[in-house]
Amino acid sequence: MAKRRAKGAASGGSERGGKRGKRSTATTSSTASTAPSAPSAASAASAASAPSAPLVAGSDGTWADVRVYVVPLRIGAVQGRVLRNRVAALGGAVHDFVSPTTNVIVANLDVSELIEWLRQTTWNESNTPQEEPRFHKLDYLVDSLKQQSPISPHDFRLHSDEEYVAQVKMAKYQQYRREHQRRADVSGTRTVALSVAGSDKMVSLEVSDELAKKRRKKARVLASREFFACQGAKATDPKGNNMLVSRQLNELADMYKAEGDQWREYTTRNAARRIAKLPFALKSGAEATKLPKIGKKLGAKIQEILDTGSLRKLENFKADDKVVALELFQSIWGVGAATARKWVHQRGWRTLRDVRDHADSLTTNQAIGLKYYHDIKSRIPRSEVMAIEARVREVATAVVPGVALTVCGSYRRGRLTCGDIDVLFTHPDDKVAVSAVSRVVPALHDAGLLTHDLTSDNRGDSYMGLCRLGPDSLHRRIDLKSFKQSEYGCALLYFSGSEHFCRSVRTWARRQGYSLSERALVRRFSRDTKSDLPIPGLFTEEAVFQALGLKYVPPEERDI
Ligand SMILES: Nc1ccn([C@H]2C[C@H](O)[C@@H](COP(=O)(O)OP(=O)(O)OP(=O)(O)O)O2)c(=O)n1
Ligand SMILES: [Mn+2]
Repeated sequence: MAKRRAKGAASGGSERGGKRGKRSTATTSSTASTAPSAPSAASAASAASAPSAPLVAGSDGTWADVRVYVVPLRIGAVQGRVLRNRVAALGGAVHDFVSPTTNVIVANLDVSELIEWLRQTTWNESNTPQEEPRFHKLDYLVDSLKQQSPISPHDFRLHSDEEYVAQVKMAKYQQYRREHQRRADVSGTRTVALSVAGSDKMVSLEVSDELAKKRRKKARVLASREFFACQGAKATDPKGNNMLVSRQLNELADMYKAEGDQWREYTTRNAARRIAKLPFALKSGAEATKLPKIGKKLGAKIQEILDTGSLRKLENFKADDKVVALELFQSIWGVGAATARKWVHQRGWRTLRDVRDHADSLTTNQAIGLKYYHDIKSRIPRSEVMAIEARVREVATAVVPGVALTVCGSYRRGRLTCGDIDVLFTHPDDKVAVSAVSRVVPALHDAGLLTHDLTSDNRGDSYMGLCRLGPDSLHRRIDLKSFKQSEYGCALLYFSGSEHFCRSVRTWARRQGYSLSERALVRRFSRDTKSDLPIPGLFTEEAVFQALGLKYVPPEERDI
């Protein structure tokens, strides 16, 4: 781990060397304080003369080259203000939004959320920053301010560089698209094919008649990056090389996931997906770099797979008992990447036995996750979910008359087995609706259905726990959530998944000028609306689809 990070830092530094000059002339964005002049050259020089110092904004120990944006999510307004003021007071620049010159983005999110958020709010194909920004955990700023100078950010990085650079190679892609795209003339097209990063599946959404008419009028070209990617969905791969490359990259992504390296996981999976879909057999790694978001380093890996049929990096990972243990530990409920890393790297644990031997150091939830490890990992037969649903319905309607509940997730999509049970509650009276879960939970305990709580606060509108049909049944994971009726349509859509389907719908929504969340569909600020406008009355999924100009897709058809 340590070694890998150090290496990444070094190569990142040299790669970016050439771009520094350009960046230093472009510090024109809104700042709360004026940064001293020529900071970039100074820091680059100091980093060059002291190789041990990472070539990173502010790493020369001053704030002069720090242009920071604090992502305002999951961080209190007061804390955010204090942090920004302190940075400004120390001579750093504070940006009000992510500008192309922002070089430190601090967030209290995980990297996939952060990227998703930036995509939704800030980035598009034309304004994606030319230079890779640094994503840092909030603690980076907090600790730096404590010490008064920017500290080495490596332990706080939220992602690594490699693929980000590839992301801005859109120009290349445009050319590629011109060469290969089948004409997607929209005048006749009613289906939008959407595919999102991280998966090799495609979602087709049918535009409603009404919208289709409008679109024809506008004769807008639908073809998009995603659309194109999907057009090649029928991969013709006579040599089978594309699938080989794709499979290996997917496995590599699994390893990155185990390590908690979400950025590499995301970009590697993206490459795997794109390659699986290519309508022609890939001949070289260089050719692959013409695809969006595939950079040189991934290109080299692809070349290696094409040359040798395997990937040393992946083999090394697989042979590494640390990585295997990281993967294993994260499959325990309640154990995340950070805990798994601590157990593996600091405590030297490798097996479930090791964890069991130190059970006293586990959190309550982890202890439950470990004790019922095999129960929780077993898939639940559909018939058992049905039986549990019936019990929950019986108890819930008794304690909260008039309550409506829907079991969502894979069950609603018609799967034969499910990983867990996701139940959503609502009620025509908002007050009753939001309190439904907290009233139902004790009753379900009394009924003997709930056995363990995994949420400490039972008064909330959301509950996680274990349940069991009877003494001979396995313990099952169950989630209960309350929503107001006005949120129910969006909530049903969100929690019925599949995750991939929902991401595609959200992508569609965004393009139509909406933002869709688990609670609301909001018409985003525009010259017409003047402010964000939540769409009212979306009690059902049908209403949400309709508002989005889409034909309804039944849950069974969302299992993609
Ligand atoms: N990061 C996430 C997690 C969940 N969901 C949504 C889509 C899922 O379908 C639904 C339920 O999440 P589960 O993890 O329970 O997934 P499923 O029910 O689809 O599958 P499983 O059978 O594994 O429970 O919530 C999502 O959009 N994004
Ligand atoms: Mn589920």
